[in-house]
Amino acid sequence: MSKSITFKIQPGGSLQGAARVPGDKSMSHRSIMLGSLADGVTHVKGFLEAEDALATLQAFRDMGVTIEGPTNGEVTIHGVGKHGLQAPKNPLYLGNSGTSMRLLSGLLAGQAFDCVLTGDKSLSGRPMKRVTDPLAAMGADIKTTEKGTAPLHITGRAGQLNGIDYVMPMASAQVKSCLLLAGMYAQGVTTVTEPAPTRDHTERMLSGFNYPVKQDASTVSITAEGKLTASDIDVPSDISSAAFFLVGASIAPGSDLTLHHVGINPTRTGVIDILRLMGANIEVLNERVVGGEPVADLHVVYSPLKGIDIPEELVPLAIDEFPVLFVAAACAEGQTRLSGAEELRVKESDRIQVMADGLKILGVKAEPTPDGMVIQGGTIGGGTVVSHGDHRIAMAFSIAGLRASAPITVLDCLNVNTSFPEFKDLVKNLGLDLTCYEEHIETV
Ligand SMILES: O=C(O)C1=C[C@@H](OP(=O)(O)O)[C@@H](O)[C@H](O)C1
Ligand SMILES: C=C(OP(=O)(O)O)C(=O)O
Repeated sequence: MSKSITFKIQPGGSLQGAARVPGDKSMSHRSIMLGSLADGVTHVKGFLEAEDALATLQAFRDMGVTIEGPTNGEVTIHGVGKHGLQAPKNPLYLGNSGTSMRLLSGLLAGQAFDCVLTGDKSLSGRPMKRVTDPLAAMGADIKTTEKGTAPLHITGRAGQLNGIDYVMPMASAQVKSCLLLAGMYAQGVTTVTEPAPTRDHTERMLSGFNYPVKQDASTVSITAEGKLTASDIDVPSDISSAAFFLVGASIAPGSDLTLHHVGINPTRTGVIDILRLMGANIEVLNERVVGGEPVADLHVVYSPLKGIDIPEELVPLAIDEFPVLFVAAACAEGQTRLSGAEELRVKESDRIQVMADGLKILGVKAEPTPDGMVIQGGTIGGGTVVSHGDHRIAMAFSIAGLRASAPITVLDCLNVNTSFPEFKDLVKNLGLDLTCYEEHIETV
C-alpha cells in the first residue's frame, strides 16, 4: 500500500495574523553534519522536523553518532570528532534530499570506510556529476550510474585526497559545500570560486564551530588544518517556507500577516527583493543576529503587483522560491520574464516545465524557455494540477487558490513532508480554504 495526498483549495480568502514557519532546511542539514564531526556536545534549537533534514540526521546515526531528539525542534548531538564516524552497516538512504546526498558525497569521500548513498526516484534522477567530477579531481573514488546519478558508491580515500582550485560552472551552494567538506580531509588547500553568490550557511557555520575558512570575494578556501568545536545553534525559520506566505499575502486582497524569526541571510533574500520590485509591501522588522545568521520579523500586506524582468543576479538568491514567484507573476499586471534559471530544471522536478504546465491548466499564459519562463499576468482559473512529487510545486499551486476563480485540486502532495509538514494546517489557520485528502493505493 502506498499513500497519496491530494490538496483541494476553494478559491479566495486572505492571509491574516502571525506565524512562525519551521526551521531552515539548509541550516538544519548542516547543524547535524558539523555537530556530528565536532568535539563536544552541540545543542540545536529550531531544527526542521521534516523528512529531508531527518534523512541527514538518520544518516549520521547510521554512522555511529548519538543524536537525541528531535523534540520540539531541539536536538542534542554528541560529536564524535572529525575522524570519529563509523562505517554504516547499510546504504545511507537520503530520501528526496539533494542537499544530503551532495554534501555527504564530499564529507564521505575522505573517510576511512566505504559506503553507498541512495535516494528516492526523484533524487535518483538528479545530476551528481557536478559533485563527483570535482571530487574525482581531488582523488576521490565515487561511482555513479552511467547517467551520472545515484546510487553513489563511495570508496573511502582517507589521507589520499588533495586540495584543488575549482571554478564552479554553475552557481550551486551544494557543490560549494560538498567541496569544502571534502577539503576538510584533503592535503593542501581546497579553493572554490562561484560564478555568483550562493547561500553561505556552510561557511558561516564552519566559522561558528571555530573551523578556519578563508573568504575573499567569490572564493572560499579551506584546509584539513582545523577541528570543529561544538557550538549551540539556533536555527531561524526558513525563508523558503516563509515565501509561500509572502506571496500569498501579497496577492490576496485584505491580507495582513507577520512572520516571526525568519532567516534573512543576504544570500537567501532574493524573494523579498523580487516581490518588492513587483510592488509588494513587505517590511523587515526587528533585525537581529542569532548565532551568526541575520534574523527578522517580516510584515506583509496585500498590494497589487506588476510584472517585471527578474534581474538575473537575484536568481541564485531566490532559487527555491520560483515556483511560488511564478504564481505571483500570474497575478501581476503585465508580463514577468525570468531568464538565467536553468538550474530550476534539475530540482526535485523540472520546475520550469511543471509550473508552466500547471499554470496553463489554470488558464494562465505561461511560456517556458530553456532557462526561465515568460508569464502574462491576469486571472487564475481553477482545475486539477499535478505536483510531480515536488513539495514546492504542491505548495505554490495551493497558494494560487487565494486568487483563483474556481477550486484548484493539487495531486501528489505527500512530498510537502520533505520540507514543511505543517504547511496545510498553518495555511488553513491563516485563511486559505484547503482540505487534505489521503488515499491508500494498492501497489504491486
Ligand atoms: O545548499 C543548500 O542547502 C541548497 C542549495 C540549493 O541547491 P543548489 O546548490 O543545487 O542550487 C537549493 O536549491 C537547495 O534547496 C538547498
Ligand atoms: C531543491 C531543494 O532541495 P534539495 O536540493 O535538497 O532536494 C528544495 O528544497 O527546493
